[in-house]
Amino acid sequence: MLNRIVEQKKLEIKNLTLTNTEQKVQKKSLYQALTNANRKIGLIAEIKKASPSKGVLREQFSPVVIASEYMNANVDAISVLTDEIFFQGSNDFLTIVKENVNLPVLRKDFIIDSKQIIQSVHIGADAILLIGEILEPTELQDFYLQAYELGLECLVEVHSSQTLDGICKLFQPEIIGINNRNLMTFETNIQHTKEIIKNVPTGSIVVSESGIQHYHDLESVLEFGADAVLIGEAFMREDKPGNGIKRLFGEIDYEASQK
Ligand SMILES: O=C(O)c1ccccc1NCC(=O)[C@H](O)[C@H](O)COP(=O)(O)O
Repeated sequence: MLNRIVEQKKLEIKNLTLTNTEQKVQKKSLYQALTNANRKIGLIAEIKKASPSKGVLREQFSPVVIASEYMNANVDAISVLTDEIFFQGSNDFLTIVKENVNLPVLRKDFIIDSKQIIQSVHIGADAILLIGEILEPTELQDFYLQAYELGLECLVEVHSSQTLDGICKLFQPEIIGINNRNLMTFETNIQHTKEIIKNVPTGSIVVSESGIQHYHDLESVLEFGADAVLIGEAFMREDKPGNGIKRLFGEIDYEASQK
């Protein structure tokens, strides 16, 4: 699947023409938000309509409504899927979310070309995802430096410890995401964070990504040493994603959240 996504991105990039229209947005730092998290663990809440592993997650889909629920539930940052083909996302979703919230917004896509980084600035992103499993370490470092020069922060995501080691031999990313989901097989396991975090150099913020559904998952990744979590599906499946957050963190009980 990951290979299919990357092949599709290559086609999209061939047709990508950059406009000069840059969104006038107030930049918000993902790093700052996660180091000063509102809860005992930082929370990046994701807006994704569908995923390759699960299909459509949410029929009633308004990015602005979801974003305002997230904001009212005190998330630290919002991640927006912008990939159209596999996640039914859109760059416009990111732009409109950024216009309506006062939080850092992460562009979740499959960045394999520097044009996509410039485009991320144009659409109003504060940060981008760089996936270690689809980039050579030197290429990832180049993209990382380009992004910071353009005023974007990066969440550098890895799944395997080999990928992490390859990157950390070159440089130390400020924010490292450990994806609990293997993007080739879709197998997801929270324990993966425990395995990989041992190899993360001190000083980076660690975000545990994917498969977090319950309070005990939060407790586990916190115990493993993660600073933040990135959660999508669990909130997307809720009638009111904001209540989903409060329930996940044990801030309201199930019955109250149904009212
Ligand atoms: O979500 C997928 O099925 C997926 C498939 C292939 C590549 C990436 C994929 N997801 C991107 C993500 O990293 C997740 O959306 C994110 O970590 C949130 O995960 P979850 O809470 O399990 O929705």
